[in-house]
Amino acid sequence: MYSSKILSTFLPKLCKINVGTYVPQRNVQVSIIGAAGEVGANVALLVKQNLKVKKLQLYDDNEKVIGIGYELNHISGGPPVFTYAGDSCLGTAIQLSDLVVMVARIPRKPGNTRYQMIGANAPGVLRLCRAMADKNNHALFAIATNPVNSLLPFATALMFKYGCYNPFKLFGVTNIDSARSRAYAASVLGVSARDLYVPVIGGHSDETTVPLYSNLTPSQFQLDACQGETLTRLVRKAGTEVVNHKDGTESATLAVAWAINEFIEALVDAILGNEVMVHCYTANPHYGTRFFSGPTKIGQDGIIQTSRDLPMSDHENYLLNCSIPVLNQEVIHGEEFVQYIENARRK
Ligand SMILES: NC(=O)c1ccc[n+]([C@@H]2O[C@H](COP(=O)([O-])OP(=O)(O)OC[C@H]3O[C@@H](n4cnc5c(N)ncnc54)[C@H](O)[C@@H]3O)[C@@H](O)[C@H]2O)c1
Ligand SMILES: O=C(O)C[C@H](O)C(=O)O
Repeated sequence: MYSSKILSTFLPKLCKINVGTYVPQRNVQVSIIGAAGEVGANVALLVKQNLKVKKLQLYDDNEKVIGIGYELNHISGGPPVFTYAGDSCLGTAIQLSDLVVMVARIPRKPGNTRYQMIGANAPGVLRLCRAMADKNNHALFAIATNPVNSLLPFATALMFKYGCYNPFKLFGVTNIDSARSRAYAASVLGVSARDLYVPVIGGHSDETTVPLYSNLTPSQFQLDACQGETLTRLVRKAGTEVVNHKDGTESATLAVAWAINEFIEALVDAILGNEVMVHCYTANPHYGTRFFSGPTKIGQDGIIQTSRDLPMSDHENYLLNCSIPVLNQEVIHGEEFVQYIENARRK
């Protein structure tokens, strides 16, 4: 292994390569479950371009995933892609991974809330939790499948039951709310969203997502209270608006894939030994509910610190207070769904 100093001294003379970011690293392996779907395939395309990932494993029940992997391997560079289709391959698709991301199952249709999707989507999460318990209980495990607010508690209860629950390594993927909050603020302020930071807390649904526009940074960018309230309404409704605009064909897939990839990039950096901050929904008792989303500090072994004591305006505090009972109900629904599924299977 060459040090970056040696490489940067010699390599530029030999060929035009920027080696400034060369980091000797362990082999990070990422698995995406549901990779033949609209979200999964787009996430896979982005992760294929992540030079820090050394192996990308794609799983889907649908054999279309084989073709997706075959095509992705035509992209120069990035991790080699391995594909797995069908139930019997699920264990192999995850067993040596450092990070497993669940984006499978059914997107909602116009008129549905995310909450209503639990019956359709919980069985897939259950199958993956069982596989994680059997084959890989050391990986960071992220669930993007909706309803995130209930499926993370559902997965927690299952992993606890299987004797392998690690609260530091289980995440709900909510980074799209952060991406949308930044994008809306940027369009009002006429700046790039990449230059803005807005903490977003609560859960992932029209009633529980609470962007804290009063904390917008850098501080030279300010929104007045009215702008903050308007953008908050837009952020909360954004997923539903995409579902409606796409006329029942699919829910958000592109910006969502971008946001999920931003989350994956952060977790890969964490796996490589860095401390990162990223928005996600995790076990967090600091706001009166067992699970809560917010900016979260993550390191190699998972969560270092969840969000707490974030300053907020009176209106944001009001929205948060309204969201807590809803979130608590969705958490309980997810936890109780374990029993419901088991009873249904026994019949
Ligand atoms: N958290 C978020 O920010 C966010 C954003 C958008 C979508 N989603 C969720 O992602 C999920 C997928 O959405 P989509 O638009 O990609 O749907 P899609 O219908 O395009 O794809 C779903 C894929 O899942 C596969 N699948 C179904 N059950 C499976 C299982 N048990 N194991 C593996 N694969 C399975 C299907 O074969 C299909 O390829 C939905 O639950 C949706 O609500 C989450
Ligand atoms: O809205 C959905 O159903 C998908 C996703 O949760 C989103 O916010 O776009």
